[in-house]
Formats: sequence, C-alpha cells, structure tokens
Amino acid sequence: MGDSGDAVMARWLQSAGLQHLATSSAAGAGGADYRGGMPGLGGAGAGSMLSSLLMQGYGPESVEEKHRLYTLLRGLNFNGESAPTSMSEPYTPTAQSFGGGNPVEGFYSPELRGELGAGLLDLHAIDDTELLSEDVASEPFEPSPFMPKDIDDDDEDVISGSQQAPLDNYGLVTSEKESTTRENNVAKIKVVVRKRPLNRKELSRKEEDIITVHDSSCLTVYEPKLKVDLTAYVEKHEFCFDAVLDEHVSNDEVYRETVEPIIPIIFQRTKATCFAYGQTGSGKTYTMQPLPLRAAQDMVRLLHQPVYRNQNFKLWLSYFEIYGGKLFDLLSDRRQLLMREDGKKQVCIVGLQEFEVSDVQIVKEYIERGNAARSTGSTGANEESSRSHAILQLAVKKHIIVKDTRRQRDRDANEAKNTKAVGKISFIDLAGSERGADTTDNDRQTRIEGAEINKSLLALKECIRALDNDQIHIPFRGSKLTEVLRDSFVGNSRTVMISCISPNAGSCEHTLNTLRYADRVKSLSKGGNTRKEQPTGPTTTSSRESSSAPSYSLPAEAEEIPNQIQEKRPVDTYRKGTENFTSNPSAEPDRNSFSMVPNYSNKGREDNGAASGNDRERYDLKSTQTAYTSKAQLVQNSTNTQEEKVTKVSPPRRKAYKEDKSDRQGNYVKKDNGPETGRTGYKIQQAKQLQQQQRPTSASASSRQSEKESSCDDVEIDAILEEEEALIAAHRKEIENTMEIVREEMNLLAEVDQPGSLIDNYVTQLSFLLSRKAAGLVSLQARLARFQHRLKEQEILSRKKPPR
Ligand SMILES: Nc1ncnc2c1ncn2[C@@H]1O[C@H](COP(=O)(O)OP(=O)(O)OP(=O)(O)O)[C@@H](O)[C@H]1O
Repeated sequence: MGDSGDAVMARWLQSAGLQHLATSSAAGAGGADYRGGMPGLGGAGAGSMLSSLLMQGYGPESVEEKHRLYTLLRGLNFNGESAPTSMSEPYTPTAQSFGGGNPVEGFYSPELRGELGAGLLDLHAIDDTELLSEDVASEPFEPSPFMPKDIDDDDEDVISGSQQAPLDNYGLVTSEKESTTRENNVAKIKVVVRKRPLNRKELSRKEEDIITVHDSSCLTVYEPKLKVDLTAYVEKHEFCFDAVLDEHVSNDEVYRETVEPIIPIIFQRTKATCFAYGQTGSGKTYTMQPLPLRAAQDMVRLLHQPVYRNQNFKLWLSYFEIYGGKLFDLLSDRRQLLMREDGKKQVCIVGLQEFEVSDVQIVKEYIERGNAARSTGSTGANEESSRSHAILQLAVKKHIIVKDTRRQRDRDANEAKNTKAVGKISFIDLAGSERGADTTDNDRQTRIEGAEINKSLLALKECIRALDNDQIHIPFRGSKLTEVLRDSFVGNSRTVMISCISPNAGSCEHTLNTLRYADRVKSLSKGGNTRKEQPTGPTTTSSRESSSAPSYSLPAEAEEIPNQIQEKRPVDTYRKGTENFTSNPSAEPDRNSFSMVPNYSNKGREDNGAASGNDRERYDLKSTQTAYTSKAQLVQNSTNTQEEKVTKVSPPRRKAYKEDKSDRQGNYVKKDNGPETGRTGYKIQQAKQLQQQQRPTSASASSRQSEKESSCDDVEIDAILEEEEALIAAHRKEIENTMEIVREEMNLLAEVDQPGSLIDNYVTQLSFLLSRKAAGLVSLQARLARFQHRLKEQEILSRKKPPR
C-alpha cells in the first residue's frame, strides 16, 4: 500500500477515533489482497482492508472498538460508497474517494456477521433488482460530446452543500442561465410536434396544407369551416410547444431535438420514455423507427468511454408490442408475455428476451427483426398501419464481476443476477390515436383494437397528469401500456412526446385533437393543468404560450430500476461497425413521394370532393355518435338479432421495416397474420372512451364522471377478458381430452381386429367413449354460447349508453 493509501486509511480510522489502529493496519495489510481496493483509492480499498484486518485478527481489541470499526465499515457501505455515520467525523467526499470499488468479499467474522445480517455481507444476496449505487453518477468521467456540462438536478450527491453555486461535473461554476438552458434540454416532459409533408394521394386529391409553422415552436392550424348559410370561413388555432418541426425537418434533426439530450443521463440512473402520438398515417412510425438506432449509436459511443467501460456498463435491447391488451415479444417469435408485479411492486415482463448489444449493426438487425414481426393492418389513411403499441427498450446495465467461485459456477445460469440496471430509454410507437373513432363501422377485432388503444392513451395522459400533480397514487393500472411503463414514470424520469400531424385539410379534426392532447400534456408538464383551449370565434388563438419548457420537478429520489427480464441471452457482439455505421437512408423523408406545397392561406374552404370522400371523414366524432345512436335504436327495436358488421379492415399482419415500406403508396408488401394476432375474444366499450378522447378539454366535473364510468367499463372489460381466457383454456383441455379418447378408440379398434375378440365388449366401450366425447363437446359449446351471449350483451350495452 502506498503512502497516500496509508494517509486515506489513517483519515478514515481517525474519523472513528481508531487512529491507533492505523499502524497495525498498515503492517497487517501489507501482503493482503485488497481485490477492488486499489492502493490509495480509499473507499472500497479501505473497506476491503479493514475487513481484511478484522479477519486476520489485527486491529480492534475491545468490543467497543469493533463496533466503531463496524460502523465505519458500514459507512463505506461495502461498495466504496459513503454513508453518513453517527460516529464518523463530518467528511466531505471527494470524487476520487468514491471511485467504484468492488464489494467487500470474504468478510465473514462471525461476531460482526450476526450484527450485520447475512444479506449485507453475503454476495449471493446481491439482487439484480437492487438499485445501482450512487457512484455510477458521481464518478469522475471524461466529457462526452452529449453530456450536459452542468450538474443534473437529480445528482444531489455531487453537490456537497445546498448553498453552493451549482458545480458542473468538472467542478466548474455554471452560470444560472447556462444551467437553465441545459435543464430545458432535458426537461422532465418535453412536447415536440412534427408535421409531415402532404403525400402523393393528398396532392392528387388537391388537398390543402392547412398548417403553418413559425418560430420553430409555434404553429397555426387554419380550419376550414362552413357557416349555416354555407359561407366558407377559416378558424385559426394557434399552438406553441417546446419545438415544432416542419415538413422539411429530417429524422436526424428530430433525433437531435428529442432524444439526443437525454442519452447522457441514461447513464446516470434515468429512465426515459420517448413516444410518438398522432392519427393513423401522420408519421409516427416514420418518426420513431430511426430513433432507437441513433440512440444506440450514441449509447455505444458513450459505453466506449473509459469511465463506463471500466465500470462494465453494457447495453441491452428488448422489443415487444402490446396488442389487444396482450404483450408479445417481437424478438422471440411473438411469444406471448406475461406481466407480473413482484413483492416490491415492480413490474416484470415474464419471458421477455433481452439481448446484449455492443454494436450498432446488431441493434439494427434486432430492430429490423422486431419491426417485421409487428402487427399492422390497413386504415383509410395508412395502408400499413400499426395496430399495436411497439416498445423498444435500450437499457444500460452494470455487469457485476463475480469473484466468488460458487457464484462463478452458477454464472451462466444466473446471468440475470449479475447485472444491475443503471438506466433505460423506452421508445414507443403508439398505434394511431383515432383508431377508436375509425372503427365504428368495422369488425369486432378492429373495435377492440380501437378501444384498447384509446384506453391506453387516456391512461397515459392520466399518469402524466398524476405525476404532474405529485400525486402519490399514479394510475398505472389504467392500461397495459402504463403498467409496462410504470418504472419509466417514477423517480428520475424523462418523457419526450412527439406529436405527429398530417397537414391536409381532411385531417384537420384529428390534427386538432392531437394538438390539444399534446397541449394538455405540455400544460401538465408545466404544472398548470387548468388551462384550456378556448375557441372564441371564427379566428381563434389557443394556448399561446412561451415555447421553452421549464424543468418540472418530480420526486427525484433514487428509484430501483428492476430488471424486468426473466430470461436473458447474451449475444456474441464482437462485430465492428460502430464507426462504419451510417444512418438508414430510407429513414430520411422520401422527397419524391412528397412535395412541399405553399402553406394554406387564410381563405375559404374550397369544396373539395376528394376530401369529403376521404375515409377519415366518416370517422369524425359526429358521424361516430350518429352511428352509435342509430345502431342503439336498431338494437332496441330488433331485440337481439343484431348482425355483426362485415369486416372492412384487413386482418392484422406484420408491419414491414421502413426500408420495405418507404413508399407504401406504390409498393405495398403484405405479410401473413400470425396466429396470435388474430385472437381476441372480448368486447370493449369504446364509445365512451372515444368521446373522452375526443373531448380532452371538457370541464373537469364531467371528466371525473367519465373517468368513473370509464373505470366501470374497465371492470367489465377485465371480466370479459377473464372469461375469454377461461374459454380458451377449456378449449385446450377439450382438445387434450379428445386426443386421449381418440387414442382409446384406436386401441379399441386394434383389439376388435384381434381374432376371437368380444363384440359386446367393443360396443359397450365404444358407446362409453363416444358419450365422453359428446359430453366434452356439449360442455364446450355451452361455454362458447355463454361467452357469445356475453359479448352480444356488451355490444348492446355499449351502444345504448348515451353520448357524453
Ligand atoms: N415526415 C415525413 N416525411 C416523409 N414521409 C413521411 C413523413 N411522415 C410520414 N411519412 C410517410 O407517410 C406514410 C405513413 O407514415 P407512418 O406509417 O409512419 O404513419 P403512422 O402514424 O405510423 O400510422 P399508423 O398509426 O397507422 O401506424 C408512410 O409512407 C411514411 O413513409
């Protein structure tokens, strides 16, 4: 041990009034192996040495001394971390003294072990779900091009006194202004709007571009309207967000505006979520698909930095979708996944495969694989539309080097236990936001999708609202989507919402809905959730606000980041490619298929035959309500003989990767539907949710009422879901029974063919087997009929409910 190590050691011992042990420690520890304890580094080194001293019989004589030493050790926290102890002198930690050392091992003094408890000292007790120690965030690191220069507001451990001016990670004083600018870049909730260009179809229908973007943070929607006397006029709606990206903005710029600022803080125990929201065909998938790859590129680059490489940080990827309220692993043959909550109320996705990736090329391959497995269908607005929410997660994990031989033996089997989550970012490509509305005339399958989508979007908004209000109870259980994202919402989290909008006049109503939703989220993120858009006349200005988003404060306590993944499969990632990687060219806008047209000027609406024939128009709220009302009357008048509507939407199939669908209008590749994607069996009350969705700015009283009703609906949905599961289980059982009976029948036939067999015997046994077979079928049929009846009831009820 060097002189500086002695000095550190002496200081630690002195802080506990044990300075007299310093000499013996130096002598005793002379030849000891300190494992992670680098001489002179203090922290883990000192801890390792102290424990070593205890084992070797040097050091404390009295029980009191042992206690002091034990307290000192606990102060070191066995990870090289500092924890204030009652006995130690006030000690200002230095970054150096808390360098990430290894846990103390081999500290098995029976006397102390009893006091500390097995868990504290037993490496086997290290739980994968334990929070990674603070040293991850507080260690010195080299400046990264992406790393914010000022101190992150959550990294309290770097600031040693609350009165001090903020220090950046390099110990420089940061001006308040710089600090705010940085904070804005990584605001808790950031709302960005992206407008896509008019597409070929819209241009051929001579649709107008009704959206102008100004100042890169505001936009105006010119809504074409008709007065009662059929005079055309335009209603103007103005919105401002953290950023508004027009049709000329590339995917790369979108990345820079949205995700890039978050990447460095993922390495500092942050859980981030980036999602795209908007009507079908507005560019959500187009916007979202390139982002994970770009993020992975930057994350891999950061991982190569010595500070993270030395700490054994690794990148892990998983990709799954939520379809019809069920989870499917997109990287594992669409295996159905189960969501479970553990004792710590952490959500685990049982069976989700997670892959270690160290190379961008591999990330790309996984993403392509997952994209190809997604459920898609066609809508009037988008031939290949996402029918599910797809969630791609990139997680940074610290790999723990296991020294213990027993653990090493089990390492392969327990791979999951050897990593600790540091931070993660989830990319969510939400299904089209108006799906609930556009399914009125569609089949049950599509209606269910729509209802599920609306349910989850509402739940998402509710969660954001609850977070904004610092509510203790966040309604994560509102939907599968929010349950899955639970840990991305609590603690140190960041959310980026990209609202995608279509520019054409025919999409105006949906565009306004999307912008109102975004505006709501934005206003929530500012803590003022009472503001509403108030159209006051033909020319309306709404939500005119400053574009900058002050950081909004969530409880920033360190949260445990659980490893949701039950099964892990590290992948050989020894492939080069990071340097050679170039972004997917197809991820850039296809300028050929889109042309930029001049912005809509303030003029009356042209009578646009094409637009009125637009599929989307029949999805608007009014027509939806009319459809529901008329259907409800039909149901009342004609008892229960309602016929199901003929399917108008193609069955779900996999959404092709961007390269395959860069110009879908002309070259559309269809893929077969997987068996799971077509399976549904419950009906959901979508009308209410749809109406809630369509009226985000309604008065809060009615909103509360609708929330209550919506929760009743959820109970009904859950009950039907359970029945569905029971029916499917019964069907499976019935197949097993039938197979068993068929086997017995074969045996019977074999027997009867034998010379001298007794025909009476055969007849009796066959009769018995056939009765069993029939009984099984009858019972399954009865269950099926009950379930069908239940579905019908639901449908009738949903249509009887008056619009709110
Ligand atoms: N900014 C853009 N520039 C060029 N083309 C775009 C842009 N945004 C979307 N597109 C094109 O518009 C079409 C529809 O986009 P996309 O599939 O991303 O919509 P979506 O919102 O994901 O729809 P859905 O919810 O139905 O899945 C695609 O052909 C896509 O290439």
